[in-house]
Amino acid sequence: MIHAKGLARSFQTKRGTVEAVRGVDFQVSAGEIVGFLGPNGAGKTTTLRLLTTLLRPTSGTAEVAGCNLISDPEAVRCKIGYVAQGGSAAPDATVTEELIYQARLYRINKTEAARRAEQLCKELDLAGLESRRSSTLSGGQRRRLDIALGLVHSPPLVFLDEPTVGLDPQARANLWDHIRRLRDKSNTTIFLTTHYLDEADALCDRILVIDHGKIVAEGTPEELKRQVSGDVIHVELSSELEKARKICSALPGIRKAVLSEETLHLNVDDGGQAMMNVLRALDTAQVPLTSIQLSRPTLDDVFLTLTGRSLRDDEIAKTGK
Ligand SMILES: Nc1ncnc2c1ncn2[C@@H]1O[C@H](COP(=O)(O)OP(=O)(O)OP(=O)(O)O)[C@@H](O)[C@H]1O
Repeated sequence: MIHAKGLARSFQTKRGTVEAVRGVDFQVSAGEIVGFLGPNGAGKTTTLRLLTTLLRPTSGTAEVAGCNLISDPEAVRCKIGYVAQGGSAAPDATVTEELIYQARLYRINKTEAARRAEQLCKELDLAGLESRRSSTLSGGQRRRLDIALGLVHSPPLVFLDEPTVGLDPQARANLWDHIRRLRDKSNTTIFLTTHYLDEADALCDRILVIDHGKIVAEGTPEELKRQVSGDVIHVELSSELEKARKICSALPGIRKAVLSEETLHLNVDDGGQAMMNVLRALDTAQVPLTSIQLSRPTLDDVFLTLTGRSLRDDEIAKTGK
């Protein structure tokens, strides 16, 4: 459904050239839900804008839903749905009006547009809200309407840019159900960006990780977690963070020590043994610790190992939670 070949995009700025996307190659098969993850500024939105024809690549190309991005961008546009962050609200229009208007933009006739609006309201749990102004919808309802708007022309491929950002946990889980159903029912391919690792873990068949404009890893959530072999120790500290990092890095059996906020993440061979060594060493050096926890690697640990940054930090910076 997507074949990206050497896709690159740079921007000229006053401070020089910014290489936002540096030649990415990847494939997405029909019916897959693929998550596109990366720290802030990694190149996610730029890649999404390239694939949806909103930006022209500096070099490289892609086949998107069977159409060539460079030679036939119009055809690509007809075949895809794009749900941007924040949506495309016309606050005074009702839910049905917005859907019909969007369908008419795709030259769908009036009768069919009304039928499609009704069907999408049913499918996305918007039934009963058809005559509500979209400005009065809750966050979750608004995001479901945004997704419905991206689906009016029944595209085989849909791009979702951070679909659940700002939603409460219940509304997020509800939206995941809708996204899964969409794939299961009509085999729609879904390519989404997200800052939530639990979302990528629970929803995506496959994950692409981008950093500094390059794909640095890809695989199923389980495959990625297996890349961080061994155990992970999280040491929470209130002070002397760098001192603790240096001490732990020098201990036997510790493969990597990365600081993120007030937590020291340690990749270790043998969790039990390493835990004893860490406790002893920090105690001897009189570094106070708040808590220590041994666990199997999570996607956030994969992220830290690959990029040296926690996606959680970005999430906090973005949502303030
Ligand atoms: N129009 C532009 N002009 C100049 N630089 C740009 C432009 N658009 C993006 N960039 C730069 O390209 C890089 C990648 O940006 P992009 O928005 O694709 O990242 P992102 O992974 O989507 O980040 P975020 O998670 O913060 O949205 C960044 O360094 C950004 O500043």
